[in-house]
Formats: sequence, structure tokens, C-alpha cells
Amino acid sequence: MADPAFAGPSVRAPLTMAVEGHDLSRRHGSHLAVDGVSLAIPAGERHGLVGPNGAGKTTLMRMLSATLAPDHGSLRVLGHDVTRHPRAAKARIGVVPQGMTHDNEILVRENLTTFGRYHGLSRRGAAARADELLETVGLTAHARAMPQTLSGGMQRRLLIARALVNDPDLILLDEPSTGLDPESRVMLWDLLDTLCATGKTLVITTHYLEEVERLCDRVTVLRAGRVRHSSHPRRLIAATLPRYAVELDLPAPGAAAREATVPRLAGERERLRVGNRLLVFGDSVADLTRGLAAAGAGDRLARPTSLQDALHALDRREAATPTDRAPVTPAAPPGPRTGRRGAGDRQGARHRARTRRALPVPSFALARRIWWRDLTLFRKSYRTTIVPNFFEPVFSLAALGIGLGFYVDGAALGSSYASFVAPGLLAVTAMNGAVFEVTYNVFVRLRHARSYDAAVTSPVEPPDIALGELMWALTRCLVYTGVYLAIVAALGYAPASTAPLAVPALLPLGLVFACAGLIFTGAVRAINAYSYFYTLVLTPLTLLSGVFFPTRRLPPVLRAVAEASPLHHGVELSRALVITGDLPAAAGHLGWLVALSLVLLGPALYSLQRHLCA
Ligand SMILES: Nc1ncnc2c1ncn2[C@@H]1O[C@H](COP(=O)(O)OP(=O)(O)OP(=O)(O)O)[C@@H](O)[C@H]1O
Repeated sequence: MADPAFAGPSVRAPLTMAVEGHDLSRRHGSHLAVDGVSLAIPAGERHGLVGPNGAGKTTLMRMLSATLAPDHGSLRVLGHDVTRHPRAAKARIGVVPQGMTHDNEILVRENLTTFGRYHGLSRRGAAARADELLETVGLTAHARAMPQTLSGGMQRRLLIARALVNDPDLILLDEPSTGLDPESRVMLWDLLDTLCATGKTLVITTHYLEEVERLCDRVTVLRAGRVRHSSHPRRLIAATLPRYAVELDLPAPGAAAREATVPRLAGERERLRVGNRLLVFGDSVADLTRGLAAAGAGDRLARPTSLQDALHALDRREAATPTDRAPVTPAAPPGPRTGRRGAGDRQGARHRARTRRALPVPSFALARRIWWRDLTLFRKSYRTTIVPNFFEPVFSLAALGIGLGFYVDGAALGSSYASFVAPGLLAVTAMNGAVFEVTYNVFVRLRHARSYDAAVTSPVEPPDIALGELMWALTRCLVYTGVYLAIVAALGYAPASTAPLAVPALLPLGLVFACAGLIFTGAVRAINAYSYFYTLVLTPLTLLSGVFFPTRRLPPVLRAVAEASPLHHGVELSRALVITGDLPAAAGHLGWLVALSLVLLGPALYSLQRHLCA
């Protein structure tokens, strides 16, 4: 826990405000998704965020979770400036996202232990916390299931458990009850009540407004990225409509015309048509009931006016008013404005530049947690991945080095053809062992499974993920080259005493290709693009970089290209250590590979940033 990455203050000072956001804006491309929102949420409050689809709720929630920086404005969450200290904020936040962002490659319980590790828990601590939370959300019996085999409601409960792993002070729930059965919803509400009783702050977005009435101390209504109203739900209702409502059906078509035919009820103060229903509001149940009886609709019961009714009424009034209405209750005192639109655009752009999140420095401690997650997966699936990686070079050596080599005059090469090919294939093994992990596997986690989306809601940042995946790629490189070299040595094709050095010496070659693969992964949109990477880059390199024949046999231009390639340097490095024991030659190639890997490392570490935190 000494690593500053797990940067939550060890003593949690009492806070009065959990969220303080001033004039927050965020664009997605040209679309202004959040537009000048100010939000002040006291610690311990249960705050609802509601609004129609596309209102900007999720975008705002992502800002609160410190995974998306505002373009403009200032935001402090739990006392931390989220653009400057996102890790410290995230260490104390729990996020239940809208989408199912489980890690579908590992078990239900491992999802929780892995996430606990991202939050800095020890292995034992993470395991104990996982068991406790599985019990809390009623998933103990499914601990060893794969997440995608759970029902939708159970998967959502798993997301809720994951959000609680770090015992957060602020819990952000983006539509948490979607897909839950009524019993699970009540269970969720009870759980949230229990959490709030311990002083936690909740921010919840939902389309179930009765949930907001039931759960929230305050509701903020967003529309088109702006705060329209912010108030206690019951105060908002009381300020908008009379206390009671009755609903009458207006059969379609022609509902609008039928509305006019419904006579005014006794006790009616206001009416509102919503679809094919007419809502009639009054201050007294007795008066409305009498009015209904008089109108021949005595089977209808008056009910308390709901938040949904109030929002319908407010929408209607706003639509009927040409200018924007002021909010019923301001959300928070607006912060210093710096010219958000019109003539202020240039100033806004300057401010945007200031509020952009600084690129985080990768944390080795957190990268190690990503590496550990990959190891967890590998322990389960190694039987399927190990075969191609271990045996492909061995088969190539048998077929080409030994089989085809029978017909090749070794005198021209200075050794048998098999001895010539064996160290070349060692370099190819290092390249392939490293590159596969950061291409297909990372692509799927980034674009399809979206498991990294979950990781970045913990203190893990995109460069930590990139570094962890590079470390895992190098681990594979080390294991595969080590085993292959042992086989080569057993067959007598590694005569030099320096041969064992080839395994660590080829790590920079693995790093070059892992970095290149990761940069490619950050750039491509479709998985099909890898066929170009493999067919047009890796295959020609394998065939032309001196693995199977000396590059001097190539035409001059092709030879110059082949000899500049990192694989060629890896092949020559491998031969120098495995066959001739020529350390100065090996050092030259090694230096070249180290230099190239250092050049590629920076872009590789930040290759996932724009996907995950932008
Ligand atoms: N990554 C993105 N790229 C481009 N546009 C986006 C992106 N994310 C959101 N938007 C757009 O920003 C607007 C606000 O989206 P957001 O998801 O924040 O709304 P929401 O209120 O959460 O909607 P819903 O209730 O449907 O979840 C929408 O118009 C949406 O299309």
C-alpha cells in the first residue's frame, strides 16, 4: 500500500461536500453532451439524476467517477480535484455502470477479487471482501460461474457488489435497477438504505422516477445537457402540481379531441394529457372522488401526485414558453464563468486546455495487478494457448530446419541448416509470444468485452493497463523462448555457452513488437485489421529477416529494409548468443533493440488513453 497509486488518504477526513462541480461542460465530438452544469452534493445525500435519453446523465456520471475529464469547469469529488488527482478520487468512489462491464474471461468471484486488487487489497483481503459481497448480493452460489452465464438481474447484482469492493464513500449508480426483478429491486433499495445509514453518499440515475421518490433526498433534472430543476422530490412535486391526481383513459385515436370532451371535475385544479391518458389534479381526494363519481368514473381512485407527473407538467410549461425557464430551485451557486459560448468561445477553448486531464504517469504497482489478472486467466486457459505457441516453432524447426535442411548445403552457411534456422526461430518465438497478447486479446477487452472500462473506475489508469499488458506480453515471451531454447539445446542446436542469455536478451525484441502491437490496437476500429498486421507486417518480416536464409541473398533494396527490421536484429542477436558466442556483436544488436523499444514505449503506454478516459 506504500505506492502513491493507491492514493486515498489513509485517514478519511470528514467532508461536508461530496461533489462540488461548477459550470461543467463536455463535448462528444461536436455534440455538447453536458452544458454548464453546476452541482453541489452534500456528503451523505442520496442524489437522483434524471432526464430523458441523451440528456447527459451518463456523461456527467463519468465525470463524477473521474474517468472523463470535463472540457470546461471545475469538479471536486470527495475533496479531490478529479482532473488533477483522479486516482485519489477513484480510490473512494464505487461505480455501478449502465453497461455490463464484467470481466467475462474470469469467474464471478474472480471479478471481485481482481477488482479488490485494483483497489490495492492484498490477495487475502480481496478474497475475504469478495466472499462478503457475494453474500450481500445473494450470489454466493454462483461464485464459480462465468459472469455471462448469470441472468441479467444477477449480472447487475454482481456490478453492484463490484462497486462496493473498496468500501466507497461515494457510490455512483447509473440505472442500477434496470433488469432487476421486483424482489431484487427491493433488495437493492434495502442495500442502498443500509449503505446510506453508514454515511455514504449516493448519486443514482434512473428512469424509474418512483425509485427517486423512494430513495433520494434531492433530484436534479437534466435535459439537453443542462440542469432544468434541482430540488427535493416532494418539494419539486409540491411546487409544480396539486397534491392528488386521477388518471382517465382517452382512447386513441383522437386523444387530443377527446380531452376537450371530458368535463371539468369538481375539485380539479389542473389537467395534463400524457399520451392517451388525461391526468386531473386537485388538492383534495374527497373533492376529486366526488368529481369522478359525478362524471361517471367512480371506479377511478385518486393517488398522490408523482414526480413523473411533475416532470411532465414542467416539460409542457417549458415547451409552451419560448425562453428557458429558470430552475425551480437552483442546483448550486454557479462557479466563476469564463465565457462558455458565443464571444467567449476563444476564452472557453483556453479554459478547456487548462481543464484537460494531465496524462497520468504509469504505476508499476497497479500494472502488476493487471498482470496478475492476466496470470489468473492464463492459469485457467493455458492448455489451449500453450500448444500453438510452444509447438509452432518446434514444428517449423522439424519441417524446415531438419526436413528441408537435409537438402541444403550447410557449408555455405558455416553450420548445418537446422543450426542456422534454430536461433532464428527463437527470435520469431519471442516476437510472436509478445505480440499476440496485445493485439487480439487487448482489442477484445477494449472494444467488445469492455472490461477495461470497469478497471478504470478503480485507481487503475489506462497507462497502468498498457504497462500491465506489456509486462504480461514479456512474461509470455520469456516463457515461450525459454521452453523453445531448452528443446533446441536438447537437440544439440545451441552449442555456445552464452545460449541461455538469449532468453532475457530477446526481451527487448518482444517489447518492440508488444509496443507496436499495442499502438496498432489503440489505432484500429475493427478486429479484421489484424489480418493486415499479421499478413503484411509480421509474415514478411518472418520470411525475409534472415530466419531461413542470410539476408545478403536478397536484392539490395529489400536487403536494406530487412536488415533494418527489429526482427533481423533479434535473429542476429540470437545467433550471436546461441551459436557463435560473439558477445560484442550481440551487444550491438541488443543496444539497437533497447533503443527502439524505448522509442515505442511512450506511445504504447498512452495508446489506450483516448478509448478509456476521453
Ligand atoms: N462516446 C460518445 N461519443 C459520441 N457521442 C456520445 C458519446 N457518449 C454520449 N454521447 C452523446 O452524448 C449525449 C448524452 O449521452 P449520455 O449517455 O450522457 O445521455 P444519458 O442521459 O445518459 O442517456 P440515457 O438515459 O439514454 O442513458 C447523447 O446525445 C449521446 O449520443
